Order: sequence, then structure tokens, then C-alpha cells
Amino acid sequence: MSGGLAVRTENVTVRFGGVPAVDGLDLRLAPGKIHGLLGRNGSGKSTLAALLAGFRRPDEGRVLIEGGDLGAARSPYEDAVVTSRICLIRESGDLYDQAPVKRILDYAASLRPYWDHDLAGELLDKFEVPVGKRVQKLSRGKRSALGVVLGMASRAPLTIFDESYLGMDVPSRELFYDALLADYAEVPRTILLSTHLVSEVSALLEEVVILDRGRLVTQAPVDTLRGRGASLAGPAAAVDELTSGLAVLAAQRLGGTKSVTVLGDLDDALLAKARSAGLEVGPVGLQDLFVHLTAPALSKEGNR
Ligand SMILES: Nc1ncnc2c1ncn2[C@@H]1O[C@H](COP(=O)(O)OP(=O)(O)OP(=O)(O)O)[C@@H](O)[C@H]1O
Repeated sequence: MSGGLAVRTENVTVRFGGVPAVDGLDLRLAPGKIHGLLGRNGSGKSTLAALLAGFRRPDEGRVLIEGGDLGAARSPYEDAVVTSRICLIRESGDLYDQAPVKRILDYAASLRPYWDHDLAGELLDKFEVPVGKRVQKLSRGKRSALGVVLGMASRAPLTIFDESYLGMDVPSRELFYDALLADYAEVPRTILLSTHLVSEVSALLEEVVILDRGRLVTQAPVDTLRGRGASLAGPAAAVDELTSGLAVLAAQRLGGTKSVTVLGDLDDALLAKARSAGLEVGPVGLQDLFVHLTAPALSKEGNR
């Protein structure tokens, strides 16, 4: 195992009927990290995931995959060696409905150079996926779980989950997040999680890419994004006084207590004042930031 592949896109555009789904995208994904690909519905996440996996070719620009045993940068499109090292699991599953689960697993094992048979078995047990059943007889949640098993056991140096776990219920998704983190710690690789379940996955992510209408809104380490604002909670009057004049992303009031999320650098004097007033100060929530950065009014102003 290589520790993960790096990804580079250069001015990549894909259009459907003349309308860009991905629009002049310049992106870099560092190897060996868990990246979040966040965006509202229709922002281009699935189109980008398909480009990175070599499922489609850009209309303009280049997609390049490099590192690990591949060495120099190569386009994934129609390159069997590159694509054998990339695993894209989509919500649809791309599974052959008539085949029993067991046959799907054997097929995946034959295609995937880093396939881990034991991990596949452990995960199938964990998610209680019946291996003797045909795929078409599985519930939506079990199909999603099978997709997750295929993605994880592939141990592909670039593994992309495109909202593939949405069909799973909350406890199963929690199991997935825990299993992914544990396995990633054991076998580091480049993982891209495309999702709009921002709050759920935020603890997993090291880097975040936010798309809006096919364009890059921002790309940054999670900690840098969280440092773009702060959350303040405590007595409502003190919160109001300290945050007047700041851009408030979200506010919640419960009796005399208020909690707000504000954007912008909070200087040390203000933070000291907040703490001495008994307020709890924390980083900004990724979800609040995501909602703010992809809000339609701001996007129209070109606030990217
Ligand atoms: N095969 C296609 N034919 C026509 N338009 C398409 C096709 N695939 C995607 N689009 C359009 O491209 C845009 C981006 O779609 P895409 O599926 O990449 O977004 P997404 O962020 O994955 O959305 P969601 O979160 O809803 O799955 C949308 O406007 C969508 O309607």
C-alpha cells in the first residue's frame, strides 16, 4: 500500500447541454488525508467524483492522479492501472442486481490489487449484510452497507465515497465512520467523502473542499476553516453585547442563555472579555460555515 495518491485538477470543466456542472476547477488533494467534498444539491460533487475516478473525461482541462506506485501524474480516464487504484462508491452502488453478494465480493477482489479479504468479512458481519442473498433482494440500507464494504476493503490508494452511505440508518453510519477511521489509521490512504451531512462527518475530516454551482468556494484544512469564526455561549445580554457589530452566522436562545456563531477574527481582547463575562468560547461549527459560504445571496455576490 502506497500511503495514498495525490489529485490535481487543472481548469476542469464539464457541461451538460451547455450548462457547466463543474466549472474551471483547480483543485489539489494531498495524499494520505481524509478530505470532505461538500456542496449543496447540484453543486457538482458527483460529477467531480466521476472525473477523479476516470468514469468520464472533462470537456476542458485535465485531471491528474499521482504518487504511490504510479509515480508521475497520469490521467485516470481509460487508464486501467490508474483506475485499479481508485475506488469510487456511488449511492447507486453500481452493483449487478442479479448477482449474490458473495459473487460481487469475488469480482471486487479480482479487480482490486489491495483488496483485504479479512476486512471485507469483518465489515459484512458488522453491518449484517447477508452474503448469500442476491443484491436485488437487499434493503436500501444493506445495499449501501455493501457499497461501504466494497469501498473500504478495496483499500484503494484513492477511495471516494459519493454519498454512498446515505441509505444507511444513523447507527450504521456511525459504525461506518468508526470503522473508516480505525482502518485509515492502520492503512493511511487518500479518502474523499462527498456529502451534505456536514455535521455528521466533520469530526472525520482533515481537509475540506466546498463547491457551489460547479465552482470552488474554498479549500482548506478543517482547523483553518474553524478558525474563521467562533461560537460564544452564555448569558444572553453578555453575548449580545460582545457580538454586536460582528457577522452572526447562527443564533439560538434558551431562556436567558444564548449561543451564537460569529464570523471573522476575534481579537484577544474580545476573547478575554468574553471569558471574564463567563462565556464559553469555541471554534465555529463546520456546518454553520458551510451554510454561510453556500448561501444563495452570498454566492451571487461572488463571495467565494
Ligand atoms: N448526466 C447528466 N445529464 C444532465 N445533467 C446532469 C447530469 N449529471 C449531472 N447533471 C447536472 O449537473 C449539475 C451537477 O450535478 P451533480 O450530480 O454533479 O451534483 P451533486 O453536487 O452531486 O448533487 P446532489 O448532492 O444532489 O447529488 C446538476 O445541475 C445536474 O442536474
